[in-house]
Amino acid sequence: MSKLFIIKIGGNVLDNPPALSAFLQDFAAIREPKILIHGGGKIATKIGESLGIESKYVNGRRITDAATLDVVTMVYGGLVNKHIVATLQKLNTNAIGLTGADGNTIKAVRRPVKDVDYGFVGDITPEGVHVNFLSTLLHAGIVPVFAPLTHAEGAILNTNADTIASVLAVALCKQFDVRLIFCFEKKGVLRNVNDPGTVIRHLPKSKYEELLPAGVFADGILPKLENAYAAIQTGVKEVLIGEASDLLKNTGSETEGTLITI
Ligand SMILES: Nc1ncnc2c1ncn2[C@@H]1O[C@H](COP(=O)(O)OP(=O)(O)O)[C@@H](O)[C@H]1O
Ligand SMILES: CC(=O)N[C@@H](CCC(=O)OP(=O)(O)O)C(=O)O
Repeated sequence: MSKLFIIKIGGNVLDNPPALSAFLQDFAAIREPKILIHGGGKIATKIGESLGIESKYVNGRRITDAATLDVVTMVYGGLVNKHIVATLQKLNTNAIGLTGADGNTIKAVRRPVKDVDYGFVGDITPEGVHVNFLSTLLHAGIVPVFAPLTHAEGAILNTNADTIASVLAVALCKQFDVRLIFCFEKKGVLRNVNDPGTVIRHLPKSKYEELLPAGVFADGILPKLENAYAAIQTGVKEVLIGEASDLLKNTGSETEGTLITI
């Protein structure tokens, strides 16, 4: 099976132009087939504010009402995605920007209303991924760049970028030898979030469950870890969480950051 790198880049790096530019140079230098998934939550919040559209959160999650859906469609599917694609083209990487609606690459189900109405949010499973289309692109040497948007019943839906990365990795792991890498601004998963010297190099599920009640993990690292375990438990060969600037080390054999295992 040929190797495939599925790489997620997070909000704090996207919002930092020099860090993003360095990351994209490294991404372009990867020779194996690759897919990039980007977030952009912070940028959507800022641009929404400038348009007078406040971001609303429940349990740390964005409520995507109709006005917010317009903002995230413009910001993720337009501004952020096309900036990345154009930069990659300049770096001689033939990237194609996609939402899940393009080529029917990721079909979702709109999240049902239970206690909270999250609005236009899409829930996804590996069955909703158009694997053959993506593998045709990859075999043609084209690099898919996904915005965190999916679709259902004629509507664009907002979907967490870590979840898209995890679900794509699971969907493609029968055809490729997948390494899923979550890149963000920290050195890896840390024992003390304020101390970069405390990277947990190896985090099996049992150790995660042991550290969780002690409050070691909070905020955005929690859904990232849940998505990482979902991937490793469903057939993805390798899952890493690391710093964006360590990308090239993390595509090699001597990795930095946190290795996620069952
Ligand atoms: N133990 C931890 N290790 C690393 N990050 C942590 C930890 N606990 C909380 N965090 C927070 O989680 C954040 C990552 O989540 P998030 O901001 O959603 O990232 P991204 O946008 O890259 O997906 C980090 O910036 C950090 O502030
Ligand atoms: C439904 C949902 O949570 N959508 C996310 C998509 C963006 C994202 O995941 O961005 P980061 O990776 O930068 O956090 C949101 O709108 O915040």
